[in-house]
Amino acid sequence: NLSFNFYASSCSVAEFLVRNTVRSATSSDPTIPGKLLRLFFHDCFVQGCDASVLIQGNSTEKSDPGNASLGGFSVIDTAKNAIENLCPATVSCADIVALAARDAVEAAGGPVVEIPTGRRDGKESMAANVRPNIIDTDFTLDQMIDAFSSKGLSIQDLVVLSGAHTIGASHCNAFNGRFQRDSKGNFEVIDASLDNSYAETLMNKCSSSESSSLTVSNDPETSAVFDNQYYRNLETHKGLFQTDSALMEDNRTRTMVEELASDEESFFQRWSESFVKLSMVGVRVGEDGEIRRSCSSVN
Ligand code: HEM
Ligand SMILES: [Ca+2]
Ligand SMILES: [Ca+2]
Repeated sequence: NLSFNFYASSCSVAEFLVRNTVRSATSSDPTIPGKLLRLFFHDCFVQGCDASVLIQGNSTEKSDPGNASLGGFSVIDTAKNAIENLCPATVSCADIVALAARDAVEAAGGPVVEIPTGRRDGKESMAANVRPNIIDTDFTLDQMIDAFSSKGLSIQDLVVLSGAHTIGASHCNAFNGRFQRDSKGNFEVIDASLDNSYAETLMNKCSSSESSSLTVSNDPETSAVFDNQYYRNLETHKGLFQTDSALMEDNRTRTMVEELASDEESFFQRWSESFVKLSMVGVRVGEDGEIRRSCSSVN
């Protein structure tokens, strides 16, 4: 089973090495925390938190278009190399991904969360598993609730973990269906749950020529800080994705959004609980799986 400080005797420096790697990577590239946090989410939702997302090759999860905008892989490799040097074949890539996401939140000013370790690495990774498990930005609230519930996660976990969008950035194609230019070239909002002037700002950014590589901050106010601003943005109709705004449009989730928007302590407390739950989705333990030598390929 998973336990706190699983590597206490086998590799007591493991957590320290991950934290150090995440900190130094973040200080030279502030986009790293968002990447590491999303990488972890995409790992856990596809075949559990087993580092299946890291495997390279034809038709692995990483090669699926649904994972094309993931990043942070080199940070995981750096941490793994540092750990392999001191404790060969001991610490799983699945734990490194989870610890790195945990440390990414801390590096961005969020809460310090203790997570259990002892995850084992999966031995397979299939592109075909990505689409059916990853939530698309056109999902309804019911579809999101179902997707979370299939991983043992509650409506509250959905609202709280969506707070991850308080950091990081996204490409225009994830939200530019929410507005358009009409035939006269005038700006027009399609999704009424989106604030007009925010939508217009987004459209102007996304209509530049390099818009397919361009990214926009998920949180227009404090994009580098892990705070509860995400929920305040939802209240002012500045959720970037339709799936963010949807949390404000339904009674089942609006009350939670309002509570989290008004109380950052409460967000941090709930984040810690939901993050630990996410980190345990579908984990392999004991003799299951393996301890990968290199995170990008099975042994
Ligand atoms: C609930 C449904 C969710 C949907 C529909 C969703 C969708 C997306 C999309 C489309 C992007 C932009 C990717 C890009 O264009 O590069 C994104 C970014 C991001 N998501 Fe989510 N997400 C969801 C939940 C989560 C959860 C639960 C987490 C983590 C716990 C998370 C963490 C992130 C982070 C940190 C980013 C920024 C990535 C970066 O800066 O590179 N998301 N999400
Ligand atoms: Ca996985
Ligand atoms: Ca923020």
